Amino acid sequence: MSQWRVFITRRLPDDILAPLFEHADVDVWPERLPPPYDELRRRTAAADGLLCMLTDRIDASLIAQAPRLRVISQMAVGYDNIDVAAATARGIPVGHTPGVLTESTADLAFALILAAARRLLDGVRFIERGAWQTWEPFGLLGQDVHGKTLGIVGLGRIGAATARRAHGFGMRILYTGPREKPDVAAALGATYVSFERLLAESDVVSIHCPLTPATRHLFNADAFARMKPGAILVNTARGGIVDHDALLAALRAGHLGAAGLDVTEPEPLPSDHPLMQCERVIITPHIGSATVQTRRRMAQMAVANLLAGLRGERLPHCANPEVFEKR
Ligand SMILES: NC(=O)C1=CN([C@@H]2O[C@H](COP(=O)(O)OP(=O)(O)OC[C@H]3O[C@@H](n4cnc5c(N)ncnc54)[C@H](OP(=O)(O)O)[C@@H]3O)[C@@H](O)[C@H]2O)C=CC1
Ligand SMILES: O=CC(=O)O
Repeated sequence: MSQWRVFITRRLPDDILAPLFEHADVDVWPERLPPPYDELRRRTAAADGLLCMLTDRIDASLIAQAPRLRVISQMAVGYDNIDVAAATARGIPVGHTPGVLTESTADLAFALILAAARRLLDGVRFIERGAWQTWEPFGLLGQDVHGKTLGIVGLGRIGAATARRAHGFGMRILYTGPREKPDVAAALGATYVSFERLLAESDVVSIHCPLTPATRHLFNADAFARMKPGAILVNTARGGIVDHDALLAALRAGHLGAAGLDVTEPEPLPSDHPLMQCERVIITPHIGSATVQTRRRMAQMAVANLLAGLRGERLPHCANPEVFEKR
C-alpha cells in the first residue's frame, strides 16, 4: 500500500504525474471544470498532499478539516486563493511555480499592449461584420507604442520581463512598487516613481503586482481619473486589482483609450457583462502562462514541490518558507 494519499484538482499529463504514482495513492478530479467547494473539502480531508489550481479556494476552514495534510502545492505563481497564514499556522508548506512562466506571461502582456494600442480586435470585428470596403486614410487609427511611456506596477519577474520587451520597442519605462529595484531598472533605463506619478505620465500602464489586501482595487475611480486621457490599461496579474465598474466608467467616459485584460473578477466574466461588449476592450481567458512548454514546466514544478512536502523536505519553491524554520 502507498504511504501517502494525494488529491489533484485537475487532470495533468500522466508522464508528469508518474513520480507521484510510484509513491502515493493519487486521486485526480476527473472533470474539466474545477471541483465544487464541498467536493474539494471532502477529498482534501482524506489527503496528505494537495495539488491545486488558482481556481480552488483553499481557505482556513478547508485546511482545518484536513488533519493529515502536510503540503499544499499550487500550479501557479500567484497564490491569493490560498489562506497561506492558516497553512503556516498548521506548519503546512505552500508550494508555487515562480520563474518558469515569466517569459510566456510577459509575451501575453506585451501582446495585449500591442493589440490594445493598434486596435487589433476592432480590425478583426470590422472585417467580421463586412465593413472592410477599402483602405481608409484615417480609418481604424491606433496609437504608436514606440516613443511612448510604459508604467509597470510591480517590477518583479514578469514586470521586468515585460519592461525588457518594451525597452526593445523603444518605450520609456517607469515603475512603481514597495521598493526601488536599481539593478533591474538600470539595464532598462527604468525610473522608479510614485504610483501617482506613474499614472500621470504613462501612456500604457501594465499591472504585475500580486493580489493582496493592499492591491485590491488599487485601480479604482481615483486612479483612473489620475491616468492620462487616452491611456491604455493592461492587466495580466489578477482581476481583483482593478475595480471593473470604475474601469467601465472611465472607458465609457472616453477618458481611458483602451484596456487589455487577461484576468477579471469574477472568472469567467459573465458573457453579458458590459466589459465584454465594450469597444476597445480586449479580454483573454487567463492564458498568460498557457503555452505547451510553460504549462508542462509548471506541472513538473508543482509535482516536485508536492513530493518534497510529502517527504518532509524543504520545497524547491515555497510561499511560506518560515514553516521550515520552526521544525
Ligand atoms: N495572467 C496569468 O496567467 C498570470 C498571472 N500572474 C500574476 O502575476 C503576478 C506577478 O508574478 P511574478 O512577477 O512572478 O511575481 P513577483 O513576486 O516576481 O513580482 C511581483 C512584484 O509586485 C511588487 N508589488 C508587491 N506589492 C505591490 C504594490 N502594492 N504595488 C506595486 N507593486 C507591488 C513586488 O515588489 P517587491 O518585490 O518589492 O515585494 C514585486 O516586484 C502573480 O502574483 C500573479 O497574480 C502570474 C503568472 C501568470
Ligand atoms: O495566473 C497564473 C499564475 O501562475 O499565477
